[in-house]
Amino acid sequence: MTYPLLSRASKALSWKTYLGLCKLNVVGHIVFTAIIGMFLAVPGMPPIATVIWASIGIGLAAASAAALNHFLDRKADAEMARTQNRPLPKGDISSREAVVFALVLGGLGMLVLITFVNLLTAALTFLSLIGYAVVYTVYLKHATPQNIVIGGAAGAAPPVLGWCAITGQVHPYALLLFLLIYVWTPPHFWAYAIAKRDDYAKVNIPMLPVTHGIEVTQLHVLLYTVLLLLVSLLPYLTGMSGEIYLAGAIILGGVFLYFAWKLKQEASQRNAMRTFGYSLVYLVGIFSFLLVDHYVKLNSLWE
Ligand code: HEM
Ligand SMILES: CC(C)=CCC/C(C)=C/CC/C(C)=C/COP(=O)(O)OP(=O)(O)O
Repeated sequence: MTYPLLSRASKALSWKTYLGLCKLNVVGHIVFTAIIGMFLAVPGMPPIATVIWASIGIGLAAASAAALNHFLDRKADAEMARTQNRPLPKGDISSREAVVFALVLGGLGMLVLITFVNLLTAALTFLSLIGYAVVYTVYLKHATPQNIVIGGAAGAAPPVLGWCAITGQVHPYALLLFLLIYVWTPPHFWAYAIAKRDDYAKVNIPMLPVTHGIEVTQLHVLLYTVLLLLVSLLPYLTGMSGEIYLAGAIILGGVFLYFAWKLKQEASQRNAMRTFGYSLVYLVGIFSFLLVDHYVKLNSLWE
């Protein structure tokens, strides 16, 4: 009598397990920054079908990279409190199933980009996938405390991918968006790594707080946040964005600086996780300001 109920429960669980491999929150943010890149690439509205196909293709590729990262890191993940409840360490899914799933997602993503977007976007997305899933996860993460600085290039690529999806080209303005995420990544991650230092030390992953200590990392978070505030002025200084963006960049950057400064004063778990949490608010905020500014500027051109 209970069989149908049981089988339904296990089916729901298996979908959740597959989704658990995809780092949905991260992929959501990645697709968001890619979409803003698409909207900034042209005056007026970009072709909506391309926006949809490119978002699907980039999202599938990023989810594939995330699933491969889960597979490749499964042993270290089983040892760390922060990751031991992931699907592979918990035994909810086999390594083989996870790899097949990742390859299917990656293959579908590439197919969508090649068929409905353009070859350059597909090639750059593939490079980002390999950059994160292989170069960062297999090599950099275990080799150097600069792992996330070098590997950050993969995470910073999405707005360039979005821009390229619409225009077929990599415009210098798209590279400014790349630079923004690239410089944002160290304070985003090192704040988190301060809070999770002991976990990383336990599995010998050479994150900055493990290799150089908390104080050096606090200073790095602060210095990169200052650099981020300076880099965030470039869209205004180069004429890409206007005053609305500038105001947003200064306010959002000022608040980031406040969090980084508090973290520099005291490296408590609370300060570290608040700085990490704010980094996500900052990212969404600054890209939203870029978009709003773009359309306000366009509208004022028609007046
Ligand atoms: C190499 C570059 C990056 C590194 C090393 C990194 C590292 C991390 C780590 C370790 C976490 C915590 C994961 C967890 O709690 O399970 C995290 C969370 C997060 N990261 Fe990053 N990140 C990078 C780039 C990015 C980029 C480019 C984005 C977005 C465009 C992003 C968005 C997020 C989000 C949304 C979360 C919260 C995840 C959640 O709570 O589920 N990250 N990141
Ligand atoms: C467009 C495209 C294909 C982009 C791929 C880029 C991508 C998925 C970046 C994700 C960045 C990220 C969550 C890094 C953390 O990895 P980690 O291994 O240090 O974190 P973990 O230990 O929590 O798994």
